[in-house]
Amino acid sequence: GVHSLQKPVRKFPEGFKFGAATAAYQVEGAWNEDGKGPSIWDDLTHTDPSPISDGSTGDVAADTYHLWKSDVELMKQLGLDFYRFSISWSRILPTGFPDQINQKGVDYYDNLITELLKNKIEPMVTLYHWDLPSNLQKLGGFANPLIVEWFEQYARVVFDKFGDKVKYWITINEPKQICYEGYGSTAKAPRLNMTGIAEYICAKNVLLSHAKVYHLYDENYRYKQNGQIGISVSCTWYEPASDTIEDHQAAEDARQFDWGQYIHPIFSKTGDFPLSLKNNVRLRSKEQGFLRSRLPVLSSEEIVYIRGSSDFLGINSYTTKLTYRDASLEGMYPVPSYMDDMSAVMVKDASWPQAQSSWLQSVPWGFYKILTQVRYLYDNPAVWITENGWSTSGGLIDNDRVKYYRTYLGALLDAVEEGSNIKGYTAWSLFDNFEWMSGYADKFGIFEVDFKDPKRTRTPRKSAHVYKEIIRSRSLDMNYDVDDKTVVAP
Ligand SMILES: O=S(=O)(O)CCCN1CCN(CCO[C@@H]2O[C@H](CO)[C@@H](O)[C@H](O)[C@H]2O)CC1
Repeated sequence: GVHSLQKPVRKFPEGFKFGAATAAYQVEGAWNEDGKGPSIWDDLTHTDPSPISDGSTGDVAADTYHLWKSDVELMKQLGLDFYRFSISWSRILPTGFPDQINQKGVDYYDNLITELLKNKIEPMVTLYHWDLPSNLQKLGGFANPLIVEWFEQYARVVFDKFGDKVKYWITINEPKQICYEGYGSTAKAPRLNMTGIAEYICAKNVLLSHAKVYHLYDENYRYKQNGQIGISVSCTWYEPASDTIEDHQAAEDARQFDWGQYIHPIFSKTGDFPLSLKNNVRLRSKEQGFLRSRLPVLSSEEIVYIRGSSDFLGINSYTTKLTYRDASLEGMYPVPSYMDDMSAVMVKDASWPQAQSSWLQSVPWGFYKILTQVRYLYDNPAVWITENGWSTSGGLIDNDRVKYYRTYLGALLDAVEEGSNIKGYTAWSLFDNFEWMSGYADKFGIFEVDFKDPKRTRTPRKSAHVYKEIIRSRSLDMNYDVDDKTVVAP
């Protein structure tokens, strides 16, 4: 037959939406400006000596607090359908409580939302993206059951102020990162490191906080504001390292511990934590002399309250790990600990392309598997990919990021063509930003940000040009190429 030089052009479904995402602490700056109160990330980055790899802070970051108007212009040029960003709780409620509402903080978000709508870009707002008001952490944060009330009161203020304009809400970003990395280790604020104990207490309170705000919206706001509200869960794919029963079981346990812990209670028919999580933690707790499981029980009322509490599932998915279970596990993890409860070893395959971030490798088939598994396990829920992206050390000709986006979008289309109900896709991130403990070393932006320039100049990378064409054509065209010269000297 004739070998066409043309690679096939793949169309995205009718109505499929494209966006880009950021988060308040990572991009806004103005950490103490115009009445904003401190958050746990302000506290963490102001620790001396700094635990951040490059010693940086989010004090200024990408300075979107001052540059939001021209940023919306950039989004318009890109052709974004929506922009996902988060609201800083302590910018709206400086003490964490609703007795003091910071009007200048409200104005900032109102201006941004209004500007987005003026440019026909839908705001997709995350209520909580890790920056808890310092006061609330002093009171225990997500280890205190009262967080459920505090989160609901904050959400009530936000829905009252912005709900007439915002139609897409995400209650909480990545509950596992909040609980496991923030309460069960030192990888994220507040770095409690009470592994095996605090992350499970946090998990229950995060789920109840999410459900409380879902029901608040569903019962008090939806009828007049007609929005959608969901949660974003971090989903890494865990593949058995070999075909042994042990490795299959290890991979399955890793999936249930990583994302089943949060998706199963909300999206499964039965609700509650996944069985493997409950069994593993209960058995280990008993062995260790605890008089009850370290995983808090969800009562039947709580199970019902959490089950079904989401209009869509937000999936943040970046990478895959090979997973195995063998004798080498002995003594590998602290006891008690979440990792010991899971009792699995996760490794990367040396053949996988490696990003600047140590945990990030490009494995498109793993993305396909997570999307397919979610379709099977949870009866094909409405899904938004609320984060997916690649980190580099910098530079404008980011061919590896272009390849990552194209191959992951190809995997997404494979899942969609087999029936996955995926509504849209969000590139993480619109801008280079404060990448938590890695500071500004790991760059995720399709726009480069010059952090040495007080003006924080934004420059579109090659990936921004490619993403713009994907959005314009609503298709994945591997024949399309960008002339590097047009990127470097725009
Ligand atoms: O430990 S392993 O290697 O065996 C597998 C775990 C990999 N995780 C996946 C989720 N990632 C957090 C993602 O975090 C998300 O993604 C962005 C980039 O990090 C952040 O900037 C966003 O704020 C956050 O929402 C942390 C690492």
